[in-house]
Amino acid sequence: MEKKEKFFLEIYNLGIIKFGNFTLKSGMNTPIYIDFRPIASRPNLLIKLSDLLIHNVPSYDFELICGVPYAALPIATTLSLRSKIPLIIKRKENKGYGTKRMIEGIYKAGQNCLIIEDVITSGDSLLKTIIDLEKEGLIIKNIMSILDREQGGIENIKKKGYNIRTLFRIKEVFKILKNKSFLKKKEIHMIQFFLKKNNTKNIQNKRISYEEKKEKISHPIGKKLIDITLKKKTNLIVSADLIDTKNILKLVNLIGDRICGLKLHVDIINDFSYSFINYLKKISEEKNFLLLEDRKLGDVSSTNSLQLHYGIHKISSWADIVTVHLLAGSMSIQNLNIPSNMGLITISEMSSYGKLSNDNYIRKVLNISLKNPEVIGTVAQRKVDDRLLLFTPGIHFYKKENNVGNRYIHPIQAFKEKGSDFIIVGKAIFLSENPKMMAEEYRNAGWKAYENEL
Ligand SMILES: O=P(O)(O)OC[C@H]1O[C@H](OP(=O)(O)OP(=O)(O)O)[C@H](O)[C@@H]1O
Ligand SMILES: O=C(O)c1cc(=O)[nH]c(=O)[nH]1
Repeated sequence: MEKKEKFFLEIYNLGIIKFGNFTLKSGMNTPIYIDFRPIASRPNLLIKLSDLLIHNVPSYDFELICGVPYAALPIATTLSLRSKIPLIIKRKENKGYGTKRMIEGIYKAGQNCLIIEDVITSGDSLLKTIIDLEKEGLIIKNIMSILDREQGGIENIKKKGYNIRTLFRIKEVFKILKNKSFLKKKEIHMIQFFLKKNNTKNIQNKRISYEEKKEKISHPIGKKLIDITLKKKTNLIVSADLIDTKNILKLVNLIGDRICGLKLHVDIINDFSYSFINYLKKISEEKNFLLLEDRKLGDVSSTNSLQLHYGIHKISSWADIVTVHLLAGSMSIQNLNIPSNMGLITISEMSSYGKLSNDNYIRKVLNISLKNPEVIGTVAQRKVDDRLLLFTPGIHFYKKENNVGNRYIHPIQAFKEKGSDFIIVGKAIFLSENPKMMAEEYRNAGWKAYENEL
């Protein structure tokens, strides 16, 4: 038996293949989860694994070793100890204190670094590590992974020009286990289901169309937003951060035909009144766009409910959509008693510099969003499950950042890199000398960026 095959059967006994219902880092659901983490507690197996990896690296000209955090860290460390090649450590997040470095250890720009990954699904975690190492001037010539789930990740990395090898491929591993009769009938069925579902490579790269998305969205307001988008061929939402009603109405009359949504902060309007909101509602119906109140509720359910229904703004009486933070947990958006034609957008991840949300928080918000039927979508800086609409603020053609922490991306980046469904543009339109023309330009750019990803 080949050494590598023998090794796999050895680690299989540690329970590294798990069958059940799992959500992956990329948000995908899967019946199979590969978990190499228990190997860290078996020094002999760690040594065997690192020796196998080192024998499969295509060239030995690397001067540093780095693991993709966290699962690959003990493996990269063992490899470093065995080969005597120095280890550097990549953090998942900047600590925000101390040296605030993302890469720890001793290295200098120009050095060649070998990256170790445990499992590759989309390749996004690996890419994040590559980007952070390259920011430090390090050169990435070789990447080794233990297992490729054959879901497009390796191809994504190769397409970007990197040299990557994997010890195992998932189909090969299933074959080994089946031949050795290691699998139960139920497990074989789960594997067959997994393979059938994942037989299209690069699912990560393709986005689904608005029509397909509409089928996956259950909330009527989510469906309505998509209908408007398709009818008007616009995914542009304009953020009207203006402090008087006259200027908001003036802007809306100029851009109303070009947008699918208007985002407001009603609490900044000096002369807010019901006649204003009634008039705005009338225009939104005539010109066919939705009203989003960016209230960012963030309290417990009872307070959120009061803020939605009472006070001078009575948001629930006119807004089609309201934004919410989930800092207070999943129950904070239960029992809000909102009308059935009003939807919620959760804030999973802001676009600002120094935002406090980490991967764990973001994933939890996304999970809660998927489970609550009143949530139509979310604000995030990453691809999310197709059952959520993804809203991307911080859009600007030219600006990258300002001096108060806002960060901006181009509509192309929003659709290509973040998998956006709707772009939210503010200052670039309402501060421009010609808001009508700018709205048209952003509308065209957003639509083209969407079509290019299909
Ligand atoms: O190719 P991708 O779609 O990025 O998914 C694969 C990544 O997911 C896991 O990391 P995760 O951060 O979930 O867990 P960890 O902290 O235990 O490594 C795994 O260890 C890979 O690094
Ligand atoms: O994609 C993931 O998050 C993932 C898949 C897998 O099989 N194992 C793992 O650790 N992560």
